Amino acid sequence: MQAAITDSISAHSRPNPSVCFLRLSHPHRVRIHPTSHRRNTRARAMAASVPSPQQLTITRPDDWHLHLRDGDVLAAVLPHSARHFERAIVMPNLKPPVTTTARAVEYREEILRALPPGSSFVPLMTLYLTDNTSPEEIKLARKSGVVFAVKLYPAGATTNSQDGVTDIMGKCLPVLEEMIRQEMPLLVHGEVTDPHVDTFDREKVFIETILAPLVQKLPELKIVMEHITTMDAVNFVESCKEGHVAATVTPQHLLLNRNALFQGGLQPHNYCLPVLKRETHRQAIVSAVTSGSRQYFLGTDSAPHDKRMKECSCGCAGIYSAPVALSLYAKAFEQAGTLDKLEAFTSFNGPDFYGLPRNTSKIVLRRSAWKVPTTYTYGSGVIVPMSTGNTLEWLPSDHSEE
Ligand SMILES: NC(=O)N[C@@H](CC(=O)O)C(=O)O
Repeated sequence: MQAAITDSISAHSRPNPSVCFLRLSHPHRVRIHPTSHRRNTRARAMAASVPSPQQLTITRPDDWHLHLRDGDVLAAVLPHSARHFERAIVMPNLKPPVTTTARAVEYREEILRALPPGSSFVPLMTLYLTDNTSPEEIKLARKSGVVFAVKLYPAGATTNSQDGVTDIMGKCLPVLEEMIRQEMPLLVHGEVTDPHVDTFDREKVFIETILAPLVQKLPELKIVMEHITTMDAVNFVESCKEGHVAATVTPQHLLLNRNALFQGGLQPHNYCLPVLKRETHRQAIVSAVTSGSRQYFLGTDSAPHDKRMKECSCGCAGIYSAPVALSLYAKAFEQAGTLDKLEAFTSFNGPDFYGLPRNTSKIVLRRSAWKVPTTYTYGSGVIVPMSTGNTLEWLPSDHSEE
């Protein structure tokens, strides 16, 4: 079966943007149109007729949306990401937020110092957009060579977003125009903050009232809609030009629907923002991501919070997925019968969108049951991971293979 997987990998290198081919170990070729929602049916049927692989060898993945925090939490969580991922887009929502290139450079140094010896992990830094960010700061960011994107948090939308943007069109236009000139992508937390808008509709309303007008006004701006959760986001991304608008997808939004928040009682460790949505939305995201479309790539949104901050009367939003993410993505693609599409999602579409080289080393995932620890300890507390205490099927190796 290894041959089949290797075969499908070679079929993925530099895919044609409009049409992709699924190549299995036998000589069939299936033509799949990325935008069709019926696109996976035949591919799934064919994949189902092929015995399940025991091992997958894929190009080492990157994580295009990661919260590493700082201090002793950083020291505890960084090895989990560095073990499986070569690079990561590091979110800037620290306290205080990373709003300047100078601070991003310092934060990067802090991350590099916290890496396990011998690790080749590369943090790709981001700036936190505020109403006061200047076009000059964007030039500095590009010049630094270590800042790769700017993050839009609508003020009040999520963890440490209080310094975020209050009016993107009114306050940030000159900055966005400079970002186009510097080819610096805008990473978007796509939720409105109006308390009158139902929590489950905040992504949809954001698309209608903010994102669509923004894309209309600045079609050349590269945008990543982060951690998409709805069919509306899928439809929006697919209505946009490939190479200009893309989306990251988390393991939780591929595997869980909103029932997971209430299963047998309130489940704070399944609470993140944007919040999990109903099953039809989950299915739309799975279908989009496993279609072979190049507009979607891996972004865990792994967001560690101390257990005490999750299990309390006003619990924090964020799911800690770094140690389990790769196993969970493999599970989602296997459930969809599209394991052959996993590598493009984990390892090709992200760097292609950012204009960065694809990684050259490989990682092996073995079909070998492993039990997720219930907690991870750090200096002053513990962090509960996604799938805490569960047994997962795909075990990624801790080292790369050349
Ligand atoms: N996803 C989350 O629920 N939380 C993130 C912030 C974010 O990306 O929204 C965090 O920093 O904790």
